[in-house]
Amino acid sequence: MSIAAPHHLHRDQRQHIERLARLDTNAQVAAQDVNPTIQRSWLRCLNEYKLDPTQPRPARVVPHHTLIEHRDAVDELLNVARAGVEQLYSQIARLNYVLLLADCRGITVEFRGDPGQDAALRRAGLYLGADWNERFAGTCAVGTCLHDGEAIICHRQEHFDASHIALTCTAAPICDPHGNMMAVLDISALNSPKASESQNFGLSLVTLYARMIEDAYFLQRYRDTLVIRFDTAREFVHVNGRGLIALEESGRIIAANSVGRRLISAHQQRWPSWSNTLQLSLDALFDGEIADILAINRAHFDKLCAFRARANDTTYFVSLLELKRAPREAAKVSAASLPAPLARLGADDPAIRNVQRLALRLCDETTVNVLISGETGTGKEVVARALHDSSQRRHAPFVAVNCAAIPEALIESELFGYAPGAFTGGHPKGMRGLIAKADGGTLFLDEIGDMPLALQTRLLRVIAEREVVPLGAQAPCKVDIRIITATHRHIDTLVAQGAFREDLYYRLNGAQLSLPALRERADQHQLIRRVFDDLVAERADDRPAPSLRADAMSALLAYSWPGNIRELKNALAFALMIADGNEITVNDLPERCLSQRITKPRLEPDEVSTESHALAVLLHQQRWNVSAVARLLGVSRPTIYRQMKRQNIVPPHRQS
Ligand SMILES: Nc1ncnc2c1ncn2[C@@H]1O[C@H](COP(=O)(O)OP(=O)(O)OP(=O)(O)O)[C@@H](O)[C@H]1O
Repeated sequence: MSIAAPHHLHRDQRQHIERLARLDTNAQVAAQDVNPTIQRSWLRCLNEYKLDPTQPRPARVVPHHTLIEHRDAVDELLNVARAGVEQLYSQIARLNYVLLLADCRGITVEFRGDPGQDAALRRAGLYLGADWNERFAGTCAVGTCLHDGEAIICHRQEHFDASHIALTCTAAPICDPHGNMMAVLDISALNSPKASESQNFGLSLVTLYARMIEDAYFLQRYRDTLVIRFDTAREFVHVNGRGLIALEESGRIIAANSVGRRLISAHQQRWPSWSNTLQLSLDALFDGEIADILAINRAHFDKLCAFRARANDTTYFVSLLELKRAPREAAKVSAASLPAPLARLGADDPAIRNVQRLALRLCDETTVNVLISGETGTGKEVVARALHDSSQRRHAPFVAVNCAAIPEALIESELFGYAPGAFTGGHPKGMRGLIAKADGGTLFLDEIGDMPLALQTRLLRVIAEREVVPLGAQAPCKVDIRIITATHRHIDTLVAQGAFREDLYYRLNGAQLSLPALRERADQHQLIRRVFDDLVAERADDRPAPSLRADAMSALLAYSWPGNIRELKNALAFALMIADGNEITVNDLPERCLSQRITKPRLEPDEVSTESHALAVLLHQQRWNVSAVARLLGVSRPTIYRQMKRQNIVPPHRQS
């Protein structure tokens, strides 16, 4: 090939092209200093794919609808891989690496990277939808790993295309339980140290996470099947046993993870007679009776038993993961012991379980005032109502008052009522206040942090004396109320600032129920389904019930829900409204639920802890569009303006 590197290219790029051109004419010379895997890929690029090294190609990002098709095809894997993707990215983000998960055709179907570098990453092809197939992009970690099925580092000039030679990329394959390549996990950096050894740790890390994702997928696939887990180290089997084999109760092997498959293949090589049959049984693989393996959990105190593998005469320690049916039954029993309104609060989340347990104890303890805390939209009012509905007061009124929504001038008369002629303009017969209306039942005071100081004193009296004095009245009237309050603010901070009475705080906070944010809930999946089913059931027509397609569920699970369950409900109602088929797909979801899938800015825990920061971040994300933030949080615009003022948040265009 003639050497014709374009002059506008950088010197490094021209040298790279000249080197590849020499390889074409004299492969043996170049082979001495190039990793053979990389060199074979270079030759494929030149001879098989007919890529022209003198014409570097910019990264290709597929259109949105094509990306959706690719994501759809690997939806089950994406759901399982999410935790691994987040964990791995949290380890590499500080080192300026990005993470890509590409499907078996080389299209990037999941991505995590620094939003601050969005433009540069997109240019380099480190982006959602980028095509890293070797046939298009030339030698690269994703494409070459896909071709060879082996983990690989592709460091700087090892890339074929001169546009990628500043990158360093490290990738490992993820296979399905039958050994077919499903995806490739990759970490890449725009700029890296020159020495390729710097990437060796990365290779171990990516390989480890690829295996964990592969195993999580395996266990998800075979959750209703018997599975054995085994390792040569006894101590590690329960924690991180490397081999997994799914089997029928007869002992016939159904599938295995990569370690299991290697053992099976070694077995078949050593005992070729077994190669002729696909019906390999576990008692052929290990020197033991199938009944002994199925009895491991009952017969051994540490639920482990040693067996010798016939493939290599090595001793493996084996544990048995039994069918998931039993724990599901157990979960039903514990949920069944809760009153229905409390059981409906959630499925299997530790924080929600605590709330349910405490609420059960408190529902008839009316002398203990309950304070419910949690971000906006997490269901504080729903919990208050569930407490009421589970108590003996359930047939009496539940009166909910949002202290932030009632103008300060009206809140006193609304709460306490007034006597006839108490003030001009008032109703001539006077008015019963909300406190009196809750008599016999529950008074729920939402946003208690917004209660004016003067009224806090009067409320304290209601709590202490259990009586209320309407405005302008001479005598108090007795009330029998259960008081539940809620806040999304840190009341102890308000107390420290003198904006909330300390004695009232202690009175109200007899017991605290803290609700988790939706993004933190372990039962997100079930909750999304429940909210969806409830919305469908509420529809007043007899259209057939639509289904929530897996790609939509995957997007909903990936979103961070700043407005929590309220925002989820709005998003699903929106999707139900605009979907024209009988399925809700990712395309029917509001745009904002998808935006974070490209690059997901994660707030550090200490940032989240200050609510002013959370609001400022949200405003910033929505380009200071107050209406958008109000919609997102499900509150009115004036509420947002009030919060901004209170938290001293000034939009950039108003800053001098
Ligand atoms: N466990 C749940 N299951 C189904 N829907 C729920 C659940 N919890 C809350 N919701 C729904 O989410 C929305 C917000 O709930 P709620 O008003 O109780 O939240 P909140 O924390 O009191 O909000 P705010 O702080 O803004 O007052 C409501 O539409 C409610 O029906």
